[in-house]
Formats: sequence, C-alpha cells, structure tokens
Amino acid sequence: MSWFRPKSYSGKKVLITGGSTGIGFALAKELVLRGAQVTLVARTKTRIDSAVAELKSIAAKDNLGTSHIKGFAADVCDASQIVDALKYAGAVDVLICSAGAACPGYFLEQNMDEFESTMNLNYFGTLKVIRAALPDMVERRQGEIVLVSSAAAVVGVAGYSSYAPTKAAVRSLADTLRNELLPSGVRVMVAYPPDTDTPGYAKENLSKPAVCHEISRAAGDVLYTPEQVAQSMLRGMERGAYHLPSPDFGQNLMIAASAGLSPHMFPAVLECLLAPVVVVALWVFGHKVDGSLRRLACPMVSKRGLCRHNTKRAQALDRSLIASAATASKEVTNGIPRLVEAGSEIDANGVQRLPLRREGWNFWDFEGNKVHYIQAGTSGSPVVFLHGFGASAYHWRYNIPVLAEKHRVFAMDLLGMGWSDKPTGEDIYQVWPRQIAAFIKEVVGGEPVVLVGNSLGGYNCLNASVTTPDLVRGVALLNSAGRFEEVKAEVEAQVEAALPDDEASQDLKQTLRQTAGLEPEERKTSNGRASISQVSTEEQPTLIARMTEALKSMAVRGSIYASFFLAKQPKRIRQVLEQVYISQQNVDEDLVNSVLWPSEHPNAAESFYQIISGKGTPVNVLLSKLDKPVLLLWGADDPWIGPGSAARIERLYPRAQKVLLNGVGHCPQDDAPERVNTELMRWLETV
Ligand SMILES: NC(=O)C1=CN([C@@H]2O[C@H](COP(=O)(O)OP(=O)(O)OC[C@H]3O[C@@H](n4cnc5c(N)ncnc54)[C@H](OP(=O)(O)O)[C@@H]3O)[C@@H](O)[C@H]2O)C=CC1
Ligand SMILES: CCCCCCCCCCCCCCCC(=O)[C@@H](N)CO
Repeated sequence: MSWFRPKSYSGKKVLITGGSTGIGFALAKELVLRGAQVTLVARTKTRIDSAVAELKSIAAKDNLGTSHIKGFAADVCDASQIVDALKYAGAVDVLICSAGAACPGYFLEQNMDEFESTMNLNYFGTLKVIRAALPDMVERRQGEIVLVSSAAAVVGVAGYSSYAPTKAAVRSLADTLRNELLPSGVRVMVAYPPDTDTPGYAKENLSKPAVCHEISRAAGDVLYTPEQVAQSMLRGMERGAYHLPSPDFGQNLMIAASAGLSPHMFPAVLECLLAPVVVVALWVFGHKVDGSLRRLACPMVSKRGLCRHNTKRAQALDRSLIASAATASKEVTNGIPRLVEAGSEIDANGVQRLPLRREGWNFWDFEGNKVHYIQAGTSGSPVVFLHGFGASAYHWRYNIPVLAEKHRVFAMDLLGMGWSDKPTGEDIYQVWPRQIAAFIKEVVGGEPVVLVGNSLGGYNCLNASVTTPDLVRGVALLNSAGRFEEVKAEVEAQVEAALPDDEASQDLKQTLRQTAGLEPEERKTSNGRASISQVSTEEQPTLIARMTEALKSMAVRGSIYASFFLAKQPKRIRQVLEQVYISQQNVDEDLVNSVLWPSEHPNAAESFYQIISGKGTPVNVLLSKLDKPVLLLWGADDPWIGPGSAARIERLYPRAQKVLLNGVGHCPQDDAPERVNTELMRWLETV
C-alpha cells in the first residue's frame, strides 16, 4: 500500500458509467480537477451534454485542458452499446461503474419485473461493462476498476429486497475479481455509498415504503452530498484502498467488520482495538432497527396479543401489508405479473373508500418516466379516471371501489402531479395526451376506454379523445377546466348555421370566416408555451423587447414558485380544499396528505409553474373535433368552474348530457361520491 505516495489521476483516461448525474457526476468533477481525461456514459444525451459542459467550465476555470472531456450515450444493459462507448473512449485506465438505481417497495408488492430489471441494471450492467473493458486492461497489465455497491449490501434494509441483493452481488463480484486479477496488474475497488442526495435518491424516495424511512431514522437520518461521497471515494482510490471509504464513519466500521478475507478498510491493529466497541455498536443498532420495525408491524402482532403501541402510521402500514399480501397470494397462484389491486377501507361514515398509501400503488414506465396508477376490478369495460390540478389518482378514493364492481377501473397520476415523475423538459400539455394514449395501450391493454376527468383532468380527457379518438369510447367531465376562445367559436357556429352545408356555400363561408378573423383558426405551435415568443419572433423584436420579455417571464416564474412554497403548507392546502368542497367533513387528513406528499418532490415547484403557465388547445377547438358521447356531471356550487362552464360546453357540443349536482363543489367525485357513483354507473350503461 502506498500510504505516503498518493496515486495520481492526472492525465489518466477515466470512463464513468452513470457519470451524467449524482455520485458518478461528482466523481467526474473531482477527477477533472485532478487533471484526468474523463468520458461520461449514460443513456440521456441531453443530460450528458450539460454534464460535459459543466465539467469543461470547471476545467477551464483551473486552466486545465478541456478537449479530453467528453460523453457518450449508451445503455449499460446493452452489450453492443457498451462496445461502441469503449471504442469512443479509447484505451481506458480507470473504469468507474456508477450506473445503477433502486426501486424500493415491499417484497410482496413489487412486480417480478422490478426484481429483474434492477438486477439487470445494477449487477449485469456493471458486469457487462467490466467484461468489455477488461481484456485491454489485462493486455496492458494496468488499469483500475471501481464497482459501486451500497451500504444496503451489508444491512438488508427492509423495503430494499429488489435492490440490496443486486448490491451484494456487485460486492461479491468485486471480491472475486479482485482476487482473480491480483496477479494481472489490474486493480479492483468497491465503494458503499450511504444515502446520498442525488436525482436517483429523490426518485427512489417516491416509492419508499414506511419501513425504509424508519431505518433511515434509526441510522440518524443523515443525507450526504454526492460531493462528500466522491471525495471520500477518491481519497481511498488515491491511497490504494480496496474497500473505498464513505463519509459515514459508522457505516465504514460496519463494512470493515464484514469484509471477510479481503483487505480491510482500517489497519488490523486499529480494528483489533475497535472490535469490542464495534461488536456492541452493531448489536445496539441492530436492536434499534428491529425495534422500530416491530413497532411498525404492531397491529398485526396485536392480533396475537403482543402489542403495546398502536399508532396511526402503523395501522396504515398494516392495512397495506395485509391488502398486498392478500393480492400477492392471489397473483402468485395464477402466475401472472402482479399488480397491486386497490383494496378498500371503511371511512368514518361507513362508506367504502381506498386507504391512502405513502408509497402509492403501481408504477409503469412512460418514455423513461415513472407513472403511478391504481387499478381495481377484474372484468367489465375499462374506465380511466384523471384527476385535477394538484391532486392524484387518490382523489377517486370513493369511486374506484364502487365502479370496480362492474368495470375494470384505472386511475392514473398525470406527469408532474401525484406519485408520477415530474419531468421538466417538454411542454407538459403536449406530453399528457401521449401519456394517456400510451397508458390505454400498454396498461389497460388497448381496448377503448371511457375517460372520466375532474377539472384539469377533464380537459385532458377531451384532449386525449380528440388526439387519439380510437382509444376512447366516451368522456365524463366533472367540473372540467380549460380556456375557451368562445367568441370566435360562436361566430363560427353562427356562420355554419346561417348557410346550408353544400358546395356552393363553402366559398362564402370562407370569406365570412376571414372577415370575422377566424381564419387561420389555429396557430401552429410545436409547444404551447412557445406561442408568446413565437408571435414576437415574427415581429423581429428589438433587444429591449426581448429582454423585457425575459425579465417578465422570470418574474412570473419567481412569483409562481413563491406561491407554490406558500401553497404547499398543510394548512393552506386544507383551506383551499375547504373553499371548494361543500361536504367539509370530506376534507380530511388523508386528502390533505395526498396533496402534500407529492409536493415534497424536488421538481414539484417547476411542474406547478409549467402547468399553471402552460396553455394547450382551447376547449372550443377540442369540442369542434370531438365525436364521442359526453356526460357533464357538474357540481353546481363550484366557486371556481361553475355551471356556466357546463352550459358553454353544452352550447358548443349539444350532444352532451348534463347532470347538475346541487350542493356540490368543484370535486364532485369526492364531495358527493355516492351521487357521482350512481350517475356515472347509470351513464356508463348507455355508452
Ligand atoms: N444515492 C444514493 O443514496 C446511493 C446510491 N448508490 C449507488 O450509486 C450509484 C449512483 O447513484 P446515484 O448517483 O444516486 O444515481 P442517479 O440516479 O443520480 O444517477 C444515475 C446515473 O446512471 C445513469 N444510468 C441509469 N441507468 C443507466 C443505464 N441503463 N445505462 C447507462 N447509464 C444509466 C443515469 O443517466 P441516464 O438515466 O440518462 O441513463 C445517471 O447518469 C448507483 O449505482 C446507486 O445504486 C449507492 C448507495 C446510495
Ligand atoms: C458501528 C455500527 C454503526 C452501524 C451503522 C449502520 C447504518 C446502516 C444504515 C444503512 C443505510 C443503507 C443506505 C443505502 C443507501 C442506498 O443504497 C440507496 N439510497 C440507494 O440509492
């Protein structure tokens, strides 16, 4: 071991998989500062490009060369893409395998798919890259390989059953490779990061079951920065360590204590001295974790008379454990991929409804984004529920169990809201119709559905029915939102009504439309938000005008962000809900939490901004293209989108059936669920 002469990475060619974000990117920054020639590999080109640009600016600031900093888009699960990446990078001196992910959940609640894909990415994605890069290293009798395992490999954190074993496999691979390559001159290292504040960590938090949080809490709830983790790792790499240290001293001791025959992290003398302390500390910590797990599972234990505590959280956990165990056993017997079917509970008034689950129900991948949905019912025609602004699939808590008796029922979280991902690239109003169509095809199975939407969800139902009419049988709109260009549309209707629908009248209609300023009707925008700037590009704006525009949009974004941070307080959420609900008792803690929890996502503010500032095709334009049975199920006492809006839709789409619900507010499905269920079921029979 060269304790006194740290290894230098200056001029070394380093390839980092998963180098575009998180720990991989932090390592890249450290290595660039040490003069290394870094190539990043990840799947998403745009993120690679911005990472490379940032690395170059870091290097430039230190007067280091930037021409050897580059990136290549490749999937580590695909052997041929790996070969291409290695060809692009050239002979690699240091290979760091950081691409990986975790998708926590209860063992019985996860799909087989999640176990397989996580093993595929974390273990085989590491193994395949090493296999491709190694022959050249062996031939040159030099090279370094860093595998990224996790502290979870050693602790078996509850809730990580699809993840921890993949990291244990990575560790074991490192051990065997280290031994096998000992005579070859190729050096192997392995790292065990603690919980680290990365995009990957934010994502896994969305599906983390209560137990995981419980263990983090027992471990002191420390979240390290990727920079801290990368600096520790590099210190270990520089001094020639095999087990690379993490910034968490306790976890390092634990890794050291479980290191078997491999060279330990601490000098043997130090370990001998610390051993008694470590043994006791591990024992204490183990008991602490077991204790919190037992407390969580308490209501189950209580049935056998062992319980002392009975917290609300424990009850919620218990419900979902029991429900999932029941469905899991059903699914395992018929051998089909498992789905978490929504089970129901009974509310204070004796009405059936879904329990709220911190970790959500099912997740499905749409264009690389995680989409959350709830599913119930095994037969009957499919119905898809779409929630409104700030809400989630949970907003259909009273409707799903009832409709599931006669239908296959689905409720999905629109991207940007609920438990679904919050992407920040493309205009969200363009993404939603694609998301809905893909959901119907991939999750529902392609059979056309009836869409039921509330508020912004209603708008999305309309939009999807027009963009992919083949996938939709009918639309129920509950106090649906969306802007109108009504004046124009009404003139248009008058033009249509005034003249007969024959060849001869067409030219005259055209002229009338032009005089009324109706032609061209739609501005072609590739992205709804572009419409303002697009107009100004046509007019060749002055520099001042452009700057004012930029400042204005910054100010708007700033104030919307600020209002988001104010709005996401539980008290505020409750206030707003109480404003728009008539049945105040339905504004309960679960409902508030279902709005609050998703707002804790790091991208939530940006999503909020994009949804508020985005536009999308006006409702009247959508209605003019619509050809489906429509039910307008309208809370008549909605202070936001009152019965006037239903009347407008009726005027533009006379085929619509309208049912006004007196004494009902903006969210009829949750405000007066029984009436909504009855009306919906009745209408569904006729569609
Ligand atoms: N953060 C944490 O708390 C901990 C993380 N770890 C481990 O550290 C490593 C890095 O984690 P973290 O920084 O949080 O991860 P991030 O999710 O922040 O970054 C993951 C990186 O891997 C890339 N990646 C993901 N899938 C693939 C793929 N199939 N092919 C190529 N690249 C891929 C991502 O880019 P793209 O999506 O564009 O492909 C991104 O660059 C992982 O192995 C993780 O398991 C270990 C312990 C704790
Ligand atoms: C001397 C005794 C002290 C013992 C301390 C033990 C603490 C154990 C805590 C385990 C935490 C596991 C984090 C894994 C993070 C991870 O891999 C995911 N975040 C993946 O992204």
